[in-house]
Amino acid sequence: MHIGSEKASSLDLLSVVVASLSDGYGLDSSTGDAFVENRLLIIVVVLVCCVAIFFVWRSSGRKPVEPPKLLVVKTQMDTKEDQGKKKVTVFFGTQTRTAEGFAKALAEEAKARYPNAIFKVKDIDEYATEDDEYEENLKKEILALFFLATYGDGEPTDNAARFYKWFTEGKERGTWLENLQFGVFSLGNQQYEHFNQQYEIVNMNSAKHIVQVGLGDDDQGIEDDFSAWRELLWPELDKLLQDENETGASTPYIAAIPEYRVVFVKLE
Ligand SMILES: Cc1cc2nc3c(=O)[nH]c(=O)nc-3n(C[C@H](O)[C@H](O)[C@H](O)COP(=O)(O)O)c2cc1C
Repeated sequence: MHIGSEKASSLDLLSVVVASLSDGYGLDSSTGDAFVENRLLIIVVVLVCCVAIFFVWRSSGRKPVEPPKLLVVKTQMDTKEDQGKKKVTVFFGTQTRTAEGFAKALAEEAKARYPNAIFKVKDIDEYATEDDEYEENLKKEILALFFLATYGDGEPTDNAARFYKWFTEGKERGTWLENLQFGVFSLGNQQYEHFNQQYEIVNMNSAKHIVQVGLGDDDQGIEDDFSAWRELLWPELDKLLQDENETGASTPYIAAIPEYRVVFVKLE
């Protein structure tokens, strides 16, 4: 049996096994028919085993292993405590987390101001696992705040790209966001040609602005822009979220980005 320099095929392997068996085990031919039958049976069994092993080896080596499916909890149930409270969703589209920082800082301050409302901060990508869920979920929103950074040539951030594509391609959806009231703080840098372009996407539907768009300029002082926008936002949120007898509680503002924080040091 010749096995060439190339990789031996499975047939070569079988032939070697068969040949070695048919060469015998050093017994002479006088052992009779029964022995011949046994040898044939052994050969057949060995052949079947080899073929089976070959197929198992082939399938185990090539079959792509499917990753375990993630368990996605689609909707978060409101706790008993949350029931009856007004809900505000704070979305962020970010690349280097400034928008996320602002979203979280605003939500924290708002929680203290409006104890009868619930503020939930959401990564805009994680808000919907399937595109259809964007519509399904957004229809349930009454009040939302968007913090959206602009990248590239007026492009969305990576985590907002799917939402952006779905939202801008859906002009035929008509006036489906009419129940939604919203505010936008946009993050950009005026050195770029397409300054703060991202906020325009949320202007395209029938949702109503509660406050003018905040244009954050990273080239000048985006933290100041954010502070100024917040001052415009609070009176509008007061109207929407405060009960009649409540007065707005002013809370100390903690800068969202540590590098902008002012620290007062008592000199000795
Ligand atoms: C690579 C790059 C591209 C950018 N492109 C734009 C742009 O086209 N338009 C704009 O207004 N700002 C642009 N910016 C500025 C960012 O939007 C700005 O720094 C923003 O505060 C970043 O927010 P983030 O930290 O939440 O991602 C760009 C910044 C970088 C680093």
